Amino acid sequence: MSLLPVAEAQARILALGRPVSVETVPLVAAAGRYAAEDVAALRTQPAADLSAMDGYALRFAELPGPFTVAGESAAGGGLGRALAPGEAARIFTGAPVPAGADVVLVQEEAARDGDRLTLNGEGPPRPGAHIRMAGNDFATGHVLIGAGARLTPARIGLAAVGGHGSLAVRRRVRVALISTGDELVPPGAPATGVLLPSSNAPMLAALLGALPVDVTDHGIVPDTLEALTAAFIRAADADIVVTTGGASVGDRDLVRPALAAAGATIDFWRIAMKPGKPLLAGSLGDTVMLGLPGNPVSAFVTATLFLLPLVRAMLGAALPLPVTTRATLGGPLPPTGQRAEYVRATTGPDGVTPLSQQDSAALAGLAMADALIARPPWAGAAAAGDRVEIVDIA
Ligand SMILES: Nc1nc2c(c(=O)[nH]1)N[C@H]1C(S)=C(S)[C@@H](COP(=O)(O)OP(=O)(O)OC[C@H]3O[C@@H](n4cnc5c(N)ncnc54)[C@H](O)[C@@H]3O)O[C@H]1N2
Ligand code: MOO
Repeated sequence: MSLLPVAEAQARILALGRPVSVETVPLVAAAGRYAAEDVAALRTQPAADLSAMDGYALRFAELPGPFTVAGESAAGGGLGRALAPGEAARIFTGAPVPAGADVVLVQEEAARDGDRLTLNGEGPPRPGAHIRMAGNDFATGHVLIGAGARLTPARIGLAAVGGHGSLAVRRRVRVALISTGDELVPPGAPATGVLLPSSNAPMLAALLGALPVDVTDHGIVPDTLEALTAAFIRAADADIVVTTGGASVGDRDLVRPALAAAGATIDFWRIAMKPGKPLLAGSLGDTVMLGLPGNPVSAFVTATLFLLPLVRAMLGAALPLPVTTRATLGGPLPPTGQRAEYVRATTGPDGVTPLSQQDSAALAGLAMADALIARPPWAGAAAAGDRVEIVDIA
């Protein structure tokens, strides 16, 4: 059986989705989204040469003084005139440095007696000390944030100081979740005998909650072709419909036939990955249909590697794929076979250590992990000290 490689499956899933429409929203609402266009500075920062300290603005060459204190420059104001020779201006952090001054003497190193000011300490080391020059952060027209960059808290602050009160972003992506399986009961409901609380939908909703996504949980759908087909048609007003379970080869694994019955096109089914082999992707009109495996760890890992990148791409992210880093392996790993393996692991100061529990149904193991070790197909055995690639899942 030929299985699609992970990278190819990622590329095909990203190709199924289109970026959603652009809207302009206030800065705070833009946090966590992706810039839909380059954000250029509407002003220069600082707009003028500003003091970085509380003290006195004066001429470096005239130190150690004495100086006559000519007036005061406060943030948002200014001295109102240039300094004459022999003069100093009282100045505060963030206030404009008056013309004629080229340095700020911090007040801890100044002695003042009425209007008379003298040096009382080492003084500033060079002209320009304790002055933030106009434009040292950015100048009007500079691209502050590139299109497709995540609007992190620092970038929201940057956009504000750059003169923006709102930003163009893509709208929130709508994701519908469908859980399949007659053994499932809703979380918190009595689960007697062989019934099982459904954990996938709350877990995926929590995972998606880190992105600007509106999640609709369509609940648990019985394992019948009719019920599943109807659920797909009902959910297809979302941008992405995600199912868990019913993706494999059993007689009750009806996601594929129900997708076909709902009129969806299947793009691929089954990938060279462990856990997560039965992943299924397709589309119904403009809606991307993603069938994740039912095993909770498989659902989590495939959501991390395929669903989140798809959401990020539809949100306009320039780099939608998960970030991988390299780390030192803390314990041995067996060789891999035809599937890439994503090994649950914990990270620490000495590297990354695989957990002994690697069952794709075992959530207690997954919940201890803060990283997945990504191993390619047909990799040899690995030993402690080897360098490996990891995906952060903390
Ligand atoms: N003969 C074969 N059997 C299986 C194969 C195969 O290739 N040949 N693949 C295995 C692999 S790998 C996986 S992964 C699973 C995935 O199968 P399905 O996607 O069809 O999932 P289900 O059979 O419906 O469920 C699997 C497992 O997960 C539990 N589950 C399902 N939904 C939830 C939920 N919402 N919350 C918590 N747990 C859930 C379900 O009870 C099952 O225990 O197939 C293998 N079989
Ligand atoms: O792909 Mo399945 O997740 O290996 O158990």
